[in-house]
Amino acid sequence: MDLYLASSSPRRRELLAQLGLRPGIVVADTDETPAPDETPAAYVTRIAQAKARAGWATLTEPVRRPLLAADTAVVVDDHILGKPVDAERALQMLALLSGQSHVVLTAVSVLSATAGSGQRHEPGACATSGQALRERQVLVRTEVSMRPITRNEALAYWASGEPRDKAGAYAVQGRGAIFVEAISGSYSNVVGLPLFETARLLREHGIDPLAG
Ligand SMILES: Cc1cn([C@H]2C[C@H](O)[C@@H](COP(=O)(O)OP(=O)(O)OP(=O)(O)O)O2)c(=O)[nH]c1=O
Repeated sequence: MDLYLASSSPRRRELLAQLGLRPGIVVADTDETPAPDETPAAYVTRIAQAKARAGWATLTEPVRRPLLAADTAVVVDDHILGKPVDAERALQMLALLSGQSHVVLTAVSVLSATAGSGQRHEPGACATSGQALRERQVLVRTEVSMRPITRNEALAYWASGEPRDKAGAYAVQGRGAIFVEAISGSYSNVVGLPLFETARLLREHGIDPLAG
């Protein structure tokens, strides 16, 4: 195991595997309710950090590996589209994205014990001590342009099951690709983990995918 991944997303695990990294999965609950007047960038950054801290708090053994968490949101006109709770919401989201450009934001947060501390940390210690832990974040923005999507296409797409657990009700790595005309920026960022920026962040925490 190279690092901890505080995520239930199979995509994030697969994207780390693409770099040759083997994550140990950590499960922790995080409240993902947006705060009033919070910008999308502030929101994903706060949630990625909260996921990382919640994951770290579950570790009971001496922690010798960094922990990574991330949050992805689809943003249209400054509104955050999360995962659709039902068909109606998915159809609304796809109608909003249809024939338009939107932005996908992913924030990545990485925590590791600093040299000399490295042992056991009380839950929440990272939020307060600032001494025992190194905490780094990155926020990545990708622009995605979609062709017009008809209501019948959106219905058929919902029926495929793919939109259910995806921010913005589509998956660029799946059938959703038939709607995606162009991408400007990181592709892996849209799937849930920007690999270029993540590799750089992990290097700061002593993990080098090229080190074998
Ligand atoms: C836009 C888009 C999103 N997604 C996914 C990535 C994320 O898994 C999901 C956004 O939800 P997130 O809340 O970022 O992640 P998650 O709940 O799936 O996993 P966890 O919080 O446990 O890490 O949408 C795609 O897979 N493809 C896409 O094209």
